[in-house]
Amino acid sequence: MSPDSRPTRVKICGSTHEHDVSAAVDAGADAVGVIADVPVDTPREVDAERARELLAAVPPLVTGVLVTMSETPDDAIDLVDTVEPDAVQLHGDLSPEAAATVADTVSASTIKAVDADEPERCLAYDDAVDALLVDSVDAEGGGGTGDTHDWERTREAVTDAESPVILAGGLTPENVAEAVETVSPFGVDVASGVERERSESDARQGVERTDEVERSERNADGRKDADAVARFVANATGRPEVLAR
Ligand SMILES: O=C(O)c1ccccc1N[C@@H]1O[C@H](COP(=O)(O)O)[C@@H](O)[C@H]1O
Repeated sequence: MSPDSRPTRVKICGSTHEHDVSAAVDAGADAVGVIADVPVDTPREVDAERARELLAAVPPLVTGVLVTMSETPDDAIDLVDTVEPDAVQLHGDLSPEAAATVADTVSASTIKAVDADEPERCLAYDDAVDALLVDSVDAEGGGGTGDTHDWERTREAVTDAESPVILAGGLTPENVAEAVETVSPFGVDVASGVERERSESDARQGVERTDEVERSERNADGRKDADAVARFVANATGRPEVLAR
């Protein structure tokens, strides 16, 4: 629950299997995300046809979100036509004009992700899209980093935004209540923070610590941990935890 008593919406992102969709829906999530057409190496990416299948498994009253880093408005529009999501979340470099072109063309709602290093950029997209998302992104503009950012700065930067603001980046069942208390966002979004952990023995030894190495070590396979999903939703919303079936 946000400090002003508005219920905080929760998106569980990066489903790669129907079990991940069920874990989110059963826990009471408001939205389920699938990731397609991203140039970063992530265990959560699926192809367009699989994204369509997974979102078809999202029941009515829960929002199915396509997350993409399409490089042009036409690419994003074509992908939305194929996947048929309820909402599309645009990461990457699309300008406010390009994002507006997508928003004006597709029937899906449009969310623009903005780098948490420059949360003030949100305001440039405020009139162009339906919602804004502040995320800790890597050098290529990809999310799923598992890194938190300066929540106080984000809160100040989005104060004047008219659009709903979604907070993402390194959220976990353990820190999401504090994040909601600090930023009072419309919603929160998580990917790696509710996934099964990779065992220590699987971690690559003696390899240079690049973004890509750390990204692949953080998650075994991008699959969701149903208990962690349930705790995340409960701690974000203040509702009692729905026990995993
Ligand atoms: O999750 C990914 O791998 C990803 C790749 C490219 C673009 C966006 C991606 N994910 C988005 O980032 C947020 C935050 O991720 P995390 O919780 O820090 O792991 C995630 O919810 C997606 O919306």
